[in-house]
Formats: sequence, C-alpha cells, structure tokens
Amino acid sequence: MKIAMLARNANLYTHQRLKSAAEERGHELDIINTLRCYMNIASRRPEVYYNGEKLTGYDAVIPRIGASVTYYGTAVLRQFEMMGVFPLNESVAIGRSRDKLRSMQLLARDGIGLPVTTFAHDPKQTDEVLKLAGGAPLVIKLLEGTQGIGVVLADSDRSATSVIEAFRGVKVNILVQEFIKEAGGTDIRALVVGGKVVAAMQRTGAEGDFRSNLHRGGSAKPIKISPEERSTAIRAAKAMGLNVCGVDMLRANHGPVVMEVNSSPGLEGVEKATGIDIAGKIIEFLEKKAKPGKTKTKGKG
Ligand SMILES: Nc1ncnc2c1ncn2[C@@H]1O[C@H](COP(=O)(O)OP(=O)(O)OP(=O)(O)O)[C@@H](O)[C@H]1O
Ligand SMILES: [Mg+2]
Ligand SMILES: [Mg+2]
Repeated sequence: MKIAMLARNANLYTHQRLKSAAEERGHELDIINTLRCYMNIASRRPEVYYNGEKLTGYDAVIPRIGASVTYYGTAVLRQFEMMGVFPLNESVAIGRSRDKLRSMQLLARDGIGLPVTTFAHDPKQTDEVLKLAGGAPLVIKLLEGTQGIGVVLADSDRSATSVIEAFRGVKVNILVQEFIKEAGGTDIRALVVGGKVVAAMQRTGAEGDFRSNLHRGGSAKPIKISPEERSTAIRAAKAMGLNVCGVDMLRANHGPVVMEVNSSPGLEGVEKATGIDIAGKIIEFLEKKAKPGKTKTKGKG
C-alpha cells in the first residue's frame, strides 16, 4: 500500500511509530504536512498538491489532525476522500468528535453512559443549570479546553457560581458536569481499532489532583477492563463513526461513563504503558479495509 499521513510534526512518537509499522509491513508511508497541502476545490477531478507536485496513487490516508487545525485539516482530508483514498477516520467523523456538545448528544442518543452534563448560554440560567447538574460538587469545563487545562472542581454551589461567572466574563463556552467522585482521580483510556478494544490504560492524577491527564503529571498503567467497559468503548466509537479512537471513561458507581472520544489518540502513553503494538494494529486495519475507491462518504459528509 501507499499511505499518506497528514500530520504537522513528522517527529512525534505516534507519527514515527505509524511510519515504521507501515514500513515493517512492506508499505510506503509519506508524512505530509497538512497545512502545506493546497488544492483546487472547484475542479471536478479532485486533486491535492504538495510542494509543487500532485499527490497521486495513495490507497489510504491517516489523518493526524490537531485540534487547532481541524477546519483546514478536515478540508484536506475531504479532498483525499473525494479522490477515493480510504481514510483511517473520515472527515465527517473527525468533525463530529471535535465538537464536545455534538459528541455528547450523539453518544446520549445511542444510550451510552455519560456524566450528567449541562450547558447553557444565558448567564441568568446559572442557578437552574447547577440544579440540573445535581448541585455541588460539580466539574466545570471549558468547551475548548485540552490537557486538563480549564477543568475545575467546585465543591460548593457558591464556588461553582463564581467559577461560571469568571469563565463567562472572558466569553468562553463551558459545560457543567456531575463530579464522579468515586473515580478517585483515575480514568480509563481504551484504544479502539476497527470495532475492537486493542489496549486499555488507567491514568491516575498526580497526588491531590482529580484530573488524570498525563500532561498534568498523571501516571499510566495497563488495566483489564470489564466487558461493560469494553462494549461501552466500542459503542462510543461506533456512535461517532470512528475506526480508530481513544475513548476516555470514568468508573462511576452505576457503570462506565464516557467523558470524550478522541479521534487522533496519541500512542506514546498507551503503547509504553501496555507494551502493545497499536501502530501495527492500525496498519493491519488499513490492510484489511483500504481498497481504492472504498470510502463510506466519498467526502459528501
Ligand atoms: N465529571 C468528572 N468527574 C470526575 N473527574 C473528572 C470529570 N471530568 C473530568 N474529570 C477528570 O479530569 C480530567 C480532565 O478532564 P477532560 O478529559 O474532560 O478535559 P481535558 O483533558 O482538558 O480535555 P481533553 O481530554 O479534550 O484534552 C479527566 O481525565 C478526569 O480525570
Ligand atoms: Mg481528557
Ligand atoms: Mg480530548
């Protein structure tokens, strides 16, 4: 196979691992800087250019599109899809996953367990929103936050109200969520590839932090997940339409609840924690699925 990987930084662990996993299996993998691709989007014959050359002959494309370049990145990916190149994850599914509200609504529609989560635009509704979320303790999250930044735990309704007011003051969108105390500062990341959980790790926050993000000093170890957790992760991937994703769950008293589904999961933490060759499994998935002209949406989404 000839595989294109859309990525900005070729040297990242995940990107290098996917490249070597492809090459070990006899494939060619070119890392293409997403932002340097250009194209004539009005042409009836879709094409993508890069460094003065037309990109041709690819069987599959691996999108590794960072959150900050979702808009342009999904447009480039869509162009590949229109050319009949099989996308590891489709542009529409990536677009969905980048919108937290839309994602949670899709997961809820499929009956997947979620923390009680509320959202409001109008600051006059703050009291009602707190009530709807079940009252303090509550987690307040920036809709556009990542790596645990902008995730705040409020112990009382009064502190929740002041945190909400502070966020509103700087005009950012927030979610107000039930605090899953029993998770004990630990979450589960399940890696789904082609409808199967191929690896799972448990992340635990630094001492005294309820956030388990590795970027915030958390640590990771392999974990054996329950059948219910496994099926929750698989159903979440399916609801989002993602072939490859990282599903983040919390262990609540009433079962697993999904916090989010990541469409470009990093492999470093999870491969190092579990010793599983996830990059290899991703390439094997492409070997089975990537047939020229076989994209589900053909860029119509
Ligand atoms: N409702 C909750 N109850 C208990 N713990 C939570 C809750 N929401 C988040 N956490 C903890 O805080 C961490 C960070 O939250 P979350 O994943 O929602 O934000 P983020 O990591 O900033 O976003 P992203 O994962 O998109 O980068 C989680 O990994 C989890 O450990
Ligand atoms: Mg997270
Ligand atoms: Mg995320």
